[in-house]
Amino acid sequence: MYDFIIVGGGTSGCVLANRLSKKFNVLLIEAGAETRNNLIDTPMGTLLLYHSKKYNWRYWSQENDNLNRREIYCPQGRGLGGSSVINAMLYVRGNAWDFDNWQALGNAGWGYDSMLKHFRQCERNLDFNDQFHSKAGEMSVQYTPELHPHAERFILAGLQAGYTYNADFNGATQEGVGMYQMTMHNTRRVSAAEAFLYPVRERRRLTVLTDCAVSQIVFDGNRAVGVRYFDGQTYHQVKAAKEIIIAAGTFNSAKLLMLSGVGPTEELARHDIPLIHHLPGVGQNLQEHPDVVITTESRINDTINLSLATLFKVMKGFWQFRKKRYGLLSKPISESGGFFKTRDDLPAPDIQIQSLASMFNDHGFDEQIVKKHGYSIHISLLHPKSRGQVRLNSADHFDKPKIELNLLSHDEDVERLLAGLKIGRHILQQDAYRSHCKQEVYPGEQLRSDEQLVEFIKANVCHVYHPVGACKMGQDEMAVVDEQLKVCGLSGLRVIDCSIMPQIISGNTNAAAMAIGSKGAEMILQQYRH
Ligand SMILES: Cc1cc2nc3c(=O)[nH]c(=O)nc-3n(C[C@H](O)[C@H](O)[C@H](O)COP(=O)(O)OP(=O)(O)OC[C@H]3O[C@@H](n4cnc5c(N)ncnc54)[C@H](O)[C@@H]3O)c2cc1C
Repeated sequence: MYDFIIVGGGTSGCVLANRLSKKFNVLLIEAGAETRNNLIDTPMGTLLLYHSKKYNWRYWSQENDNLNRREIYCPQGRGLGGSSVINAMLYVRGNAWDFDNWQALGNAGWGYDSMLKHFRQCERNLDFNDQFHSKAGEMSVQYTPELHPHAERFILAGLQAGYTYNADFNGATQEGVGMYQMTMHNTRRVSAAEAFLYPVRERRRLTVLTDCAVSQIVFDGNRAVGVRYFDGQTYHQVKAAKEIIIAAGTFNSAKLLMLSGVGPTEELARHDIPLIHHLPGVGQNLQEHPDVVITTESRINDTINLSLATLFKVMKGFWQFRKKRYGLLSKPISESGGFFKTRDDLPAPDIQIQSLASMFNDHGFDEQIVKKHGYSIHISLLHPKSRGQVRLNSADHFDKPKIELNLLSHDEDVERLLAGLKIGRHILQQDAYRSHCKQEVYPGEQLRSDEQLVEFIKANVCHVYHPVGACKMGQDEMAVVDEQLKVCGLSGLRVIDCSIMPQIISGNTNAAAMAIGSKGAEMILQQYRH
C-alpha cells in the first residue's frame, strides 16, 4: 500500500514526490502527460504552450462588470511539471516582507528565514553562492547567457529614469531595475519535473501515473483514506496508509475539495454533492496580479513577432537551436524588468515590470500587434486588494472550474495600477528607448489624462498567470488549511501548492510553489519521523 498519494504533478507536486519518496511509498497522480520533448525544452516554445491543448487547461474567467464585461484567459499547465512546463521561466521569489507578513497573519513558521532555507534547498544557482543562494539544490537557476538588446535597453532606460540597478532581485533588496534569473540550464527550460521528478523516476518507492485525473477524495468519516481517479477508460480507487496530498494548482485544488464534499455548504448543495465537511473558505480568497501593457512600435527589426521578415529569423533560429542550442529560440520571452514602489512608505515594492522584445498583448490573441515590430512592458500590481473566487460549474469532474478573478474590484487597485502605468511610461520616455521607438501603440500617445488611462486600464487589464489563495492557510473561519497545511476539521488530508498562500507574493510564483512543496514535505517528514 502507498503511504502518500499526491494529486497533481505540478511544481509543488514534483518537489513533494522527490522529497517524500526518499523515505516513503508515494503514488503521484497527474491528469496530464509526460513532458520531455523539444517544444517544452525550447525557451521560446512558451509562446506556443500558452495556447497548447495538450499541456494547458486553457481556462477562462467569468465576465466581469469592472472589466467591461470581458472574459479573461487563464492558462494553467497540465502534465508532469504543471505550470512550470508552460511558464516564462522567471525565477523570482517575492519579497522577504511577504513571508514575514504570512507569519504575522498567524501562520507560525512561515516567516522569511524559514522560506529562505527552502528557496536555497531547491536551488542550484549557476551565478550566485552566498547567504541567499545555493548550488546544492535540484532546480537550475541562471541568467541567460546573452541578453537581448531590448532587455539591456530597458535597464539603461530605468537607470536614466533615476531607478537603481539591482544585481539580484532575490538578494538583500528587491527594488530597482535589472535582469531576471531564469529556471534554465544553459539554453534549455528546466521544469519542476525535469529538476525534481525525472531524475528520481526509477526510485523503488515512487510510482507515477500520467493521464489519470483524480475525480474525488475518498473519506472514511472525517478521514481521507484514498482517491478515485479516471484513466481515460475506467475509474479506479486507490488508498493511502498515511495521507492524501492535494497539489493540483489553485483552481483545481479548490475544485477537487468541493467535488469531494469539502467546501461551502450552499455551493455543494447547488450541485447535489453530499457534504463531508463545511469549509466556507474553499474557493474564496482567489488572488492574481492584474497587469496592464504598454506596447511601442520599433524603428528597427530586432524584435520577435510573426511578420514575414521574422518568420525567416524564426526558421533560422529553429535550425540553430536544433543543431547548437543557441539563437532566437533559445531566449526566454522576458529577461529584464524591475520592482517599484508607488509610495515611499510601502513595506515592499507594489509594481513589477517585465519587458518583452515583442508586442505581446492580450495573451497573444492580439494578432495585429504580434505582426508588428515592437516592444512591450508588462506592468503588474503586486499586492491587489481585490479578491475573486473559484466555484463549480457542475458536479462533473470533467467540467472546468467557474473562475471569477474579480480583478480591479477594489478602487485602490485601479489607482495603484495607474501609478504603475505612469512609472512605465516614464521609463519608456528615456533616451535609451526613444531612439528606437517609432510610437506608443497602447495606451497610445493621445491618452494622457487619468480618466482616459483608467478607462484604458479597465478595458485592457489582464493578469500574469499567478492565481493563488483559493485554499488559504490561516486561523480564521475562512482558512482552508492550518500552518501545517492540514485541511481544517479533517484528518489525513493536506493541500500543498500555490492555493495555500494567504496573500499573493511580490513577484512570479513558481519559486514560491517549489519552496511551499519543500516546506510541506519537511513538515510531513518530521511528523512521521518515527
Ligand atoms: C503561462 C504561465 C506563465 C507563467 N510564468 C511564470 C514565470 O515566468 N515565473 C514564475 O515564477 N511563475 C510563472 N507562472 C506561475 C507558476 O508557474 C505557477 O505559479 C506554479 O507553477 C504553480 O505551481 P502549483 O504546484 O501550485 O500548480 P501547477 O504547477 O499548475 O500544478 C498543478 C498540477 O496538477 C494537475 N492536476 C490538476 N487537477 C488534477 C486532477 N484532478 N488530477 C490529477 N492532476 C491534476 C495539473 O495538470 C498540474 O500538472 C506562470 C504560469 C503560467 C500558467
